[in-house]
Amino acid sequence: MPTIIMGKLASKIDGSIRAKAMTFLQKLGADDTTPGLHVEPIQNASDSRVRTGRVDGSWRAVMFRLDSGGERHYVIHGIWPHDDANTVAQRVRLSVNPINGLPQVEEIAAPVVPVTPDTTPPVNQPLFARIGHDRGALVNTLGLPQDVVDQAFAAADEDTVLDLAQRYDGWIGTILVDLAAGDTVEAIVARMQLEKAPPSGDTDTDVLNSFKRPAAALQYAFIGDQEELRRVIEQGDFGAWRIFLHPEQRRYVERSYSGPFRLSGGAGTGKTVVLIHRARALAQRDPQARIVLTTFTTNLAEALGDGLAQLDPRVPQTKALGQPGVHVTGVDALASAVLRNAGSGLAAAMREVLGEERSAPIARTPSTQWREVIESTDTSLPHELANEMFLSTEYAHIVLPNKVHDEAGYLRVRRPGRGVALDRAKRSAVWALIAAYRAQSRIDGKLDFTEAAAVAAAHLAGQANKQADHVLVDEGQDLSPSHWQLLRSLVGQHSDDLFIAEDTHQRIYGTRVVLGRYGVAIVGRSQRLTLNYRTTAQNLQYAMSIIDSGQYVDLEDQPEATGYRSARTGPNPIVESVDSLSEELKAVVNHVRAWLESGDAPDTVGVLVQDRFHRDRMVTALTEHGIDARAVDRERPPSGRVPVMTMHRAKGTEFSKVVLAAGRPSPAELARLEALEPSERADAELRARSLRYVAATRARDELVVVSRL
Ligand SMILES: Nc1ncnc2c1ncn2[C@@H]1O[C@H](COP(=O)(O)OP(=O)(O)OP(=O)(O)O)[C@@H](O)[C@H]1O
Repeated sequence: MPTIIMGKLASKIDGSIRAKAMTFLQKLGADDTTPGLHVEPIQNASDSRVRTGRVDGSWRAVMFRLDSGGERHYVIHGIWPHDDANTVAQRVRLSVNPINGLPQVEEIAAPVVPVTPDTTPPVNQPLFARIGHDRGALVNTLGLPQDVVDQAFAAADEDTVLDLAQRYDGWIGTILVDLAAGDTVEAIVARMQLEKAPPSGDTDTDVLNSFKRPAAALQYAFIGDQEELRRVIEQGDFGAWRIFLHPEQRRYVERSYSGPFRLSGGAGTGKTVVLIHRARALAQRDPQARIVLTTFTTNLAEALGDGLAQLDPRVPQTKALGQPGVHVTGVDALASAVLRNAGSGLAAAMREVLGEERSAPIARTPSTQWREVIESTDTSLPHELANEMFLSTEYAHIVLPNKVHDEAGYLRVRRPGRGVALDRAKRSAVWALIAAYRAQSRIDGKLDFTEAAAVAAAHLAGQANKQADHVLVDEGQDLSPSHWQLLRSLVGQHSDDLFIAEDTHQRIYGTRVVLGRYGVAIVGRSQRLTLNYRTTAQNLQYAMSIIDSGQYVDLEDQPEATGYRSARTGPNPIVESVDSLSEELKAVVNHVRAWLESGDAPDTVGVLVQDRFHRDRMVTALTEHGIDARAVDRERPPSGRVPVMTMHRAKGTEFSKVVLAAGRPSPAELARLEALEPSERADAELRARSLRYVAATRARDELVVVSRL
């Protein structure tokens, strides 16, 4: 039975022919001599391995046949109308790149498409010369074809190199994008895991081996079974993430780490994709393994679960903690599950964390309780300390993780990472408010979210039998200290215990955390993804400008790096200023209408706004203009309608086109910010920037920003 190796180009099959292509490839994979397939060599072919096959009366597949060790493989190059297929088949040649050993398909007789000549007189040297790239190294170390290097060296700027990269799917295009971003040859060799080519490179066995190299997975996939074939064909380009992983992504999916591992990377660099693939890989490695895949909110967890089901419906997703399979859950829901499972056995953990018990630990304290306590207590503290933000952060970052029970404990506790110093009198006054908060919760019998996670952590820490073998975390930047303590005590300290994906630039909830303080020791096990798959270079540049001057520090207390690149280009974002709410609504309606009229599907267009109030107004405005729009809250975005959601809710989503109406902070919000202690105000402003960065990076192709003067 021949094995199918699917090329990325070939997976983008014309919709009209998809069903027939599926039948053709299924039959080919079962028996290539099946009558009707007409698998034939072609006259005057540049490569004797080329075969064409009959998909139907007018379409043919172009393939390469490889025979090695008694087994047959077909590399599917593409499917074209009959005459085009014959032309392609005559021209293409498959070889092993003599430098890096990767598969390379060249079109022999095709004229080289020149890079669009730049008619303006050159102001600067071409990009690669400016960066200082060495032509020789590009050819002799990276293995780029000479003609590609010549074109790249002629390109004036980054956009022209990206245009060139888009013409070369796979490793050549990816290397060009990295070079345009200024990466060194050595960095690219390491990231792409390039190795020296074998001495002889022309036998079928050598060619077959070239497809097994890590960087070949960018462009080619060995299709395991019919089910996988069906999913590749049905999903086309949208399903690329499931099949064609970057060698770097694949390494993070497959490698074993001796302890907690942190994968950082900007929006759209494929962190979630790595997590989902890794969850599957761990489940396949050991079907008895209990894997927890978790993230900040329930909505995000649902999206992770959907992604895992799309990747591989055979991976068991278990609803219960502690069962074999993948348990996908929001981190607060996880804490509640631990508390529920513990039943009456929670008393010791509550006493350990709070110094007292609660009668209804499953119920949650309302978020308004800090405000009520401040308003009803006569405090000597200044406004910048007697506010919800300061107190809730102090409670979550200092009091709970250190298990402080009383004023004496609070007077002694170290407060690393808190911007504001407190003298003894202030500490006493702060404790008085915390004590009042706790007294109210005791009456109600409830725990707040951070208390629940802290109690769950203490409960698990006291148990010898752990409830998970592997914990995978998405959106790590948003988790609180108690969340980390919970996750740490959920899984024992062993290899592949915790795998954390995060992006400091996307922290939109809570205050910065340093993992090492809560028992999660990364110590050198940390890597960063830099290639953005989602966003065009133009939108990425705009999004990066939002966070450029911010001071961001990561989970290991180090300055966060940037340097992201995109392999796709598109139009520049449109930034439009308006001076009233009605102008804002009108501008959004006009953009959305124009997109819909030009044929965009309503659910591929997203409208993002600052809060629920604006969301509902926006839906009304769109609906009044005949646009079928829907406010999205906790539910999944609807199909067939334009989704309107807050920027917070938009985390984890993506749309082809996005209009972002970021609005303006209300006078009440400005007054609230003004009253904060300076370091907390700075952090709140950083989060506000991050929120706009998150929102701007939801757009795959086009972005419109409507801002209020
Ligand atoms: N190897 C790949 N090939 C093709 N597409 C990919 C690949 N990896 C990721 N993508 C696509 O890039 C987009 C972003 O991926 P993903 O959501 O994993 O990024 P992320 O880093 O988690 O982003 P964010 O931080 O914004 O949530 C998705 O559309 C995903 O399908």
